[in-house]
Amino acid sequence: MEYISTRGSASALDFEGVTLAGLASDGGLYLPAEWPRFSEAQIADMVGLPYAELATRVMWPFVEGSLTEEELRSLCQQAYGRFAHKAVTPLVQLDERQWLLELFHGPTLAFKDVALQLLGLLFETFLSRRQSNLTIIGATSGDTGSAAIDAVAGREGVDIFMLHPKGRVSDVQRRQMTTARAPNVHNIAIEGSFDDAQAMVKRMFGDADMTGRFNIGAVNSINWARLMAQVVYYFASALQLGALHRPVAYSVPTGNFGDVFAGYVAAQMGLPIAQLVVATNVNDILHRALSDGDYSTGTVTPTDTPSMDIQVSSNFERLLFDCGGRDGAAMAEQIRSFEADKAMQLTNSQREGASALFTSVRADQQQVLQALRWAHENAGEVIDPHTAVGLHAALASELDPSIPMVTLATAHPAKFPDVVERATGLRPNLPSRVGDLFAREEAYSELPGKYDAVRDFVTQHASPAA
Ligand SMILES: Cc1ncc(COP(=O)(O)O)c(C=O)c1O
Ligand SMILES: N[C@@H](CCOP(=O)(O)O)C(=O)O
Repeated sequence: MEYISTRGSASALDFEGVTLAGLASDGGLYLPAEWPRFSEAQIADMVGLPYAELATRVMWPFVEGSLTEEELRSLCQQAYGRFAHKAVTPLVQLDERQWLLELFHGPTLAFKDVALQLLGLLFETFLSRRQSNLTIIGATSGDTGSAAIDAVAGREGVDIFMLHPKGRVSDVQRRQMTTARAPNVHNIAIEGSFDDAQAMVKRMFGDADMTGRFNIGAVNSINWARLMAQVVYYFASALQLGALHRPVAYSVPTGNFGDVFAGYVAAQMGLPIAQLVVATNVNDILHRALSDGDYSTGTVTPTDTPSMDIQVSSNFERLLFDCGGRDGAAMAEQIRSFEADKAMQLTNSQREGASALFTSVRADQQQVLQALRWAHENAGEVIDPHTAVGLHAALASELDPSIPMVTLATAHPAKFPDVVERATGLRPNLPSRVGDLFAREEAYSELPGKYDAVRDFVTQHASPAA
């Protein structure tokens, strides 16, 4: 499989190349040169497979040429063997139409584990093959950071520098990152928002001095391998709901547009998806873009769903590129004008392309609390507030009610106990697999929200390119 950049001027790479590169050298994001498509017979053959085997079948077209099928199978067995539920991503029924897809049974209790457990193993495989090393620079609003650190802590040849916005992640999220005591893990709390942290990460990929001295890599969903692994649970859930004979719809709590873009990829590969509902909190740039074509940033408002307090949504560029005719030069120009004006209008073809599959709903703080209560009172389920954003949108959907609606349950409720307790009166307990999180000592550095400060910190602590 060959991968191309959304901005058209970086060289095409194979799967191993894009996994280690993270962001393309022209600032764009990598996508497969064309979407692989399964026949109905191939999809029918996937029904009932154990998760690791299904993952091997779904991801094989993307990795062919960089791994053997047996190598991929072995990595999937290792990655998904660490999950606390045999089904890895089980479905739970809420009522006749509504379902939850529980994505939080991995080691750090959020959907990020599904991709990052695999990505840690992919890094190890490719780096040992090349006898090389990687300096990972990441930005997190809480969940990517803990999942990435769990996936790479103590691994040979990898240093990880994870930026989180100071005071804007939950205590559980922060502790999951800052109590991981491995010499290759560097946590940095920066002044500012997740968007500020993400902008610094992207800037480092374009800093020739840094890329000349270090092999910079990514664990955020700018890295194609992240999205690829997330495609699998759309197949797993849709097939369980009889997708070969009827379509399925998804409501996806959205921030960086990675998780919902994975649903779009599943649809391109032949999975019958009727609709993807982009569910946002009040930081609603994606809702405005999909409903009015207006992609303009404002100030980030801190909410009860901190992991989705994002305005500049990385993976939206992948959708705009794909729906807008895959014109890299035009995409580069559109992003240049967005960066200058902090605003852009979607083109007609981008709007029409997106509206074929996507719709969007925005949830305010009260609606999030109501959805949390609805799940508890009507289905006996305690859900996390991000999932509640998705559930609010799912309940608001006007789609044909005979189509099953699956809300992605993106985090365990115990990651956000205060909000859950406020809504339901119940304080969820942390599962035993996270151990003595509140007894462990924390370690992290604090830096101003300035690129130079972060760059100097990385320069002092990272291993030079090998
Ligand atoms: C719990 C949770 N839900 C939803 C999201 C949004 O996912 P995405 O950024 O892939 O849209 C995130 C973070 O990204 C998250 O941590
Ligand atoms: N909500 C995310 C933000 C980063 O998103 P990513 O999917 O691009 O890594 C987080 O938890 O950090």
